[in-house]
Amino acid sequence: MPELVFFSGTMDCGKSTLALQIEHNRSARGLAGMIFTRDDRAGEGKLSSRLGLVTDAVEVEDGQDLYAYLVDHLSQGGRADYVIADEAQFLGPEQIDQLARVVDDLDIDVYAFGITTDFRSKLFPGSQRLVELADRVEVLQVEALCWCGARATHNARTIGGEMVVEGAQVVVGDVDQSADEVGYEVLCRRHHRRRMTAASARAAALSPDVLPVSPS
Ligand SMILES: Nc1ncnc2c1ncn2[C@@H]1O[C@H](COP(=O)(O)OP(=O)(O)O)[C@@H](O)[C@H]1O
Ligand SMILES: Cc1cn([C@H]2C[C@H](O)[C@@H](COP(=O)(O)O)O2)c(=O)[nH]c1=O
Repeated sequence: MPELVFFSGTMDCGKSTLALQIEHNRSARGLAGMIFTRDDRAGEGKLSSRLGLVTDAVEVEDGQDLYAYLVDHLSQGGRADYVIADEAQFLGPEQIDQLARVVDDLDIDVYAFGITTDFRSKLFPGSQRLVELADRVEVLQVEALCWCGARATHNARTIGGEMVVEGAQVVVGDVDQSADEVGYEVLCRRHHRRRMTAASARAAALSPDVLPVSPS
């Protein structure tokens, strides 16, 4: 039975790498995939991983009907044995419904990849719809780690290393940005709740308040 699978996790946990591996293994066996993405850091119409791999993809637009796009593609003689949708958190809820229809009405597997929650730990609308509709939600096995060593479960947005909680839900960016730039850092829940990033933890450790007092 074809499935709608949502591979979810924090930023930087290997989602795009897995998407590219699924694509590689299927295309190596002569299958043809339809690859959708939206706002990948590598630019328009690209699906990229931090391991350096990249492939061309269809850049999804606001309000684009993904089911109609597939039907159109197939009726013009194109092939689509499976569908990959990366950065699926940026898709609209109605586009997730269209992907579910691709599975049910066209009998095509759909593999969606995305982060579940934003920098305020609120669900992205597209991810919420995926959780509601997916046949399976898969958490990636290689865990991203918080600076404290615990499994990272949350995404923090940072400016100059400090966590911020105000701003637009969508700001394309990366982890390990240099100071002053808007960036992201993955944290465990405890440190996300305390707004404690690697930089603020380092600063706290160096603060005179916590330096050992010399005996003299
Ligand atoms: N230099 C490296 N050597 C080995 N693995 C790396 C390296 N750089 C990144 N990675 C791996 O790639 C993962 C990020 O992959 P990516 O597919 O870009 O993540 P996502 O799409 O989830 O944001 C990291 O968690 C890490 O496991
Ligand atoms: C938490 C959060 C992230 N984003 C953006 C930042 C990146 O461009 C993508 C996630 O990409 P990845 O391949 O999973 O690293 O999402 C955002 O716009 N808003 C947020 O709150």
